[in-house]
Amino acid sequence: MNTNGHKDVIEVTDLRRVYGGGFEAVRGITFSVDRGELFALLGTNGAGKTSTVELLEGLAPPTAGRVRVLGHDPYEERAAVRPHIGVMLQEGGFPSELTVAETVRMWAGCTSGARPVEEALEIVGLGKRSGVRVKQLSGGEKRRLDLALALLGRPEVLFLDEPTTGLDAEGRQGTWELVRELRDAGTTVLLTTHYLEEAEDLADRLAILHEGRIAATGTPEEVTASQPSRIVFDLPDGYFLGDLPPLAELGVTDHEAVGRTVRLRTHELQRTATRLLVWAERARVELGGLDIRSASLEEAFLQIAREASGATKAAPEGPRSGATARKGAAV
Ligand SMILES: Nc1ncnc2c1ncn2[C@@H]1O[C@H](COP(=O)(O)OP(=O)(O)OP(=O)(O)O)[C@@H](O)[C@H]1O
Repeated sequence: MNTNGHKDVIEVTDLRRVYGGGFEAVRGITFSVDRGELFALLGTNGAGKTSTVELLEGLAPPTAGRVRVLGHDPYEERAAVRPHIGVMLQEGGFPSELTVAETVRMWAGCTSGARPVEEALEIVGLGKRSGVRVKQLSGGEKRRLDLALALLGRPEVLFLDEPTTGLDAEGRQGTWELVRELRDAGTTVLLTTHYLEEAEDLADRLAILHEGRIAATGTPEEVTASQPSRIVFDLPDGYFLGDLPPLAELGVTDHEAVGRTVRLRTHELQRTATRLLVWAERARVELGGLDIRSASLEEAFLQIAREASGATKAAPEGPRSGATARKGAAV
């Protein structure tokens, strides 16, 4: 199969998934992932991430809409797609009596062009654990074994479903580094995660799912830019809020004062910060506890989820223009 001609390695159009009982877990989502791109699917519990990823992996057919991976339908043309993808599921489930090396060897037997067992284990930092039985591994080590199996066939496309859940901080950093290296070497990666700093750090683009729909999408910077930055400081002794320049003139959209601490929100961080600091300089006062920062992806995520919940309650089946149009990026 010639897989090199496709810029969009993953294409998802108006995808829907309805489970047996009639519950619609995925409600018409559209996105694409370019070759060599790392795309993160984020969302609250039950948002539909795993339901979506399973369709991309060809584990089930969509109820409606279209999925293409490397130009093929992953369910109907499984044989064409499977050799080129690596899958790390949320729950691996290995025979617990086998050793780590035996598990990888068994898997390698079913994988065309598999890496040598030792290489696969070294990559994920399990080189020294090859003789240990799977049941004796820690939760984090089992996740790394999962990752070794996903990487065994040198996949062009890698699906990682919550790859760092259960890992300690060091293990998480190690996995991030490895995923970054794979991406830099040209592997296309689709990642689901609950760790927002993971998405902020790794993702070229991301989508936030909420109740089966895309509530926001774009680069991490685009998604966070939709949220106001904030400036916090203590009013100097003898000064009141009214002594500051008019807040509208500073570009402030929202403010609160608790005791002497003032919190300003702004979509024009540079303008607001500059005017505030020029004012302080001229007044020859110091702004104690000064903290100036852009919104984090976590703040953006929480706000978008809140807005999306509000929109769902207001119009359960209606269009979600308020939540998506603001983000500006194509879905
Ligand atoms: N086999 C199934 N039958 C019926 N409903 C299901 C089935 N699998 C999942 N669901 C429901 O579909 C919705 C989406 O589930 P899904 O596992 O895709 O969410 P998720 O975003 O991956 O959640 P999490 O972050 O908790 O893993 C949930 O409400 C879930 O209860």
